[in-house]
Amino acid sequence: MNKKWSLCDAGFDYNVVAVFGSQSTGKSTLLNRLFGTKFDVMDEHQRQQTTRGIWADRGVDMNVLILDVEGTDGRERGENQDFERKSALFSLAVSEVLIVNMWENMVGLYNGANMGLLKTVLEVNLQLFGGNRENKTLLYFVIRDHVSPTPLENLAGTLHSDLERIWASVNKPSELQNARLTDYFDLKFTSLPHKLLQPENFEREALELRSQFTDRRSKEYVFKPSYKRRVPADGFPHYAEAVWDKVVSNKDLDLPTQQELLAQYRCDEIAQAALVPFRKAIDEMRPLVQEGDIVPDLGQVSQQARDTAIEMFDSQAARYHKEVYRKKREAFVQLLDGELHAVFVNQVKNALALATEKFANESHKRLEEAAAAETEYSFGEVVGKVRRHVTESFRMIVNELVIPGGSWTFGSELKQLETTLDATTAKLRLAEMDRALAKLRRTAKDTLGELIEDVLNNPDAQMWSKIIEGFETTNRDAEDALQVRITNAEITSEEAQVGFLRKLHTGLWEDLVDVLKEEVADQMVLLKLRNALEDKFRYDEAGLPRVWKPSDDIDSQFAVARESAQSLLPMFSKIVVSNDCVVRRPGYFAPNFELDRSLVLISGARLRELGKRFGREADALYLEAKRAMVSTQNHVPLWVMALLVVLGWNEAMTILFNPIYLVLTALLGGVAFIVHNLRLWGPVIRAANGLTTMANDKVHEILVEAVNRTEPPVASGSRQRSSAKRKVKRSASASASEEIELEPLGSAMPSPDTDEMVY
Ligand SMILES: Nc1nc2c(ncn2[C@@H]2O[C@H](COP(=O)(O)OP(=O)(O)OP(=O)(O)O)[C@@H](O)[C@H]2O)c(=O)[nH]1
Repeated sequence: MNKKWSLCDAGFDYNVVAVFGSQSTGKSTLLNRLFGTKFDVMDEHQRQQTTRGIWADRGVDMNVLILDVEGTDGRERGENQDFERKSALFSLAVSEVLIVNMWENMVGLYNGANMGLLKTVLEVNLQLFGGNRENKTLLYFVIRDHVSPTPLENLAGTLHSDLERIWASVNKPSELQNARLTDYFDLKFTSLPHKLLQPENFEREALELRSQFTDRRSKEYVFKPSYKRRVPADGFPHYAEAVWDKVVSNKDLDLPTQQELLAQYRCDEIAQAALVPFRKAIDEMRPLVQEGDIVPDLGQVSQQARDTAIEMFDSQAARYHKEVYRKKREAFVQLLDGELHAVFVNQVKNALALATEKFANESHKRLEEAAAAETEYSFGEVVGKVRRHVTESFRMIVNELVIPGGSWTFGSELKQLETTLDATTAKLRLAEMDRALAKLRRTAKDTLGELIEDVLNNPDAQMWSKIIEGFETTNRDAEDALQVRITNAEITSEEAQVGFLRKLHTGLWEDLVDVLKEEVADQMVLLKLRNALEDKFRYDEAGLPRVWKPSDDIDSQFAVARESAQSLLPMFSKIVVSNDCVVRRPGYFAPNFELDRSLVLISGARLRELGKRFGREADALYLEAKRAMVSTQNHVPLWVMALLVVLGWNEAMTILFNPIYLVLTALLGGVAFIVHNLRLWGPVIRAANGLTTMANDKVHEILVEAVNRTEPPVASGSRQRSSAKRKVKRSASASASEEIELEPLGSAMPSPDTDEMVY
């Protein structure tokens, strides 16, 4: 249909004609004349059957399919009848016009082969179209070799009455008892002259007959719409194959069912073909969308691909069984929409993610900018503006995907966006409040820090009430500022408002405790105690530094000052909060906050340790004071000075009046002065020690040398050994000169026993 005859795209614009008749009655010759085909024609000298089975060809320059059916008496009796029935069934199922070819001399031979054939045709017609009288078939009788003077009308009349007789004899189902032959068939008759005897007439009339199959304007045109089998050209091969399968397998050939089946098959095929360009278009965009991109014009491109695919489907499938086509179209559109929807959902998901991210980032940025600008701003306005913008962008992306005729909307996605934006707004609001809280706390902490430092450096009994008072004032200021923030951030829920206030209270209190803990860190608290001790011990009531006199009662003064300073330590160790203080109110702090626990600044063990350390520092101060007092007492008495002058007068004069002594004394004094001023006494003493050691060693060596020289020469070996021994001992004892022992001279006599022992 496609390759050889190029009829696939013909739709319903083609016709099918079949030729029936006895063997060698010139059927092929006739078809070749009528349609320009080239069916094999029997060689006149051999007279053998040429057509076996059913052959098909397309008429030249016309959309007509011709079936050349094997002659009806071409086979053995039993086989012949079976094939005749099968070929009749097939031909009637597919053809609009059935040419019955017969010799003139066969007309009226009621019991001849033709009559058997006609009976078969009428019977199978009932089987095929019994209940359906809409699809008629044209039975076109072509009487060949019309050489007798009997007019065609008579011949036609004879054939007609033969047919009626056959029709009457055909077994009909009870509901079709009254059915007439003409309910199913139109009858047409023509004759042709003898081909051999009247060749010119034959050719002319054959040409005239051809025009009945080709000239649509002719009133004799044989292909009437009522004969159409409603099988589109592209479905013909499948239809013909399915019909033949049924015929061959002797199964009931139900044409409506066949046409439905064909419609289903073809609709599926057409849908598959239409899906190819559609999927190609969508597959280009799918990966992008799956990677998280937002593909511009996705809806437009998809709609175009969808419309093209539906158009392709409609253009071919609409010719098939209406109901099947309708259902298949529905399924096809659903399939397209399903594939599109999957891509669209991805795109919407991406748009949703983008909108959420953009909303969060942009809002955060703008809020930070507004906060940094230090001007009043409304959280709702800043965030609302961004929200309107992202929602609009999201709607644009989503609306672009709403295809006319598409079975989806994105209402739920829009709702989802609203929900997500609500959640993000809540987070932004929290962050905004956290930022506000942090800022309020920073300001409050600075104020509290100054106050606490001031109060703790001058501790007194009202110390804690001053601090708590300061805290309450700072807290009130912060609460007012927070209230403004809460209004700006559009926090209407009372519960949330209370929550933020509690968070502020807790944070401020924690900051206060932090500052206090810094102030009572070990070194800081010791410093404070020491200052307090010094204030009392080293300065008098007028604030002047004390100079201790022997008459002063330094011990009791010290005891009082120390006790006073030590009494501060327990004060520093715990915050004292009165019962009517605001922090004692229930619900003031965040739940689970333990106020009493936070009041302790210095634990018991640390307190004891600090007490000890302070005690040591205080003792040092006490000793220093004592020393200062002793040093003031240690003056050299005047009479001692006078005695020194008297006794040393001569020596002083000797030095003064001797230039050498004087210069030496001046030199030594100068050197001592320089060394003292440069603080070089340490190195000088070390150098002097070194020199002494070296001098010692030298003297020692000289003495050993002297002893060796005074020993008699006889004992030279022994002396040498003894000397060696001494050297060994000397070297073993390294530089410790005091360990060197000199052996008595008498024991230096040679002694073989001791030699070895010595070494
Ligand atoms: N007398 C006569 N002979 C014809 C006519 N047309 C064809 N023939 C001859 O009849 C013989 C059979 O012609 P075909 O066209 O092969 O006949 P057919 O019915 O197709 O034969 P099968 O296919 O074998 O059944 C050939 O030798 C033709 O030349 C005709 O109109 N009159």
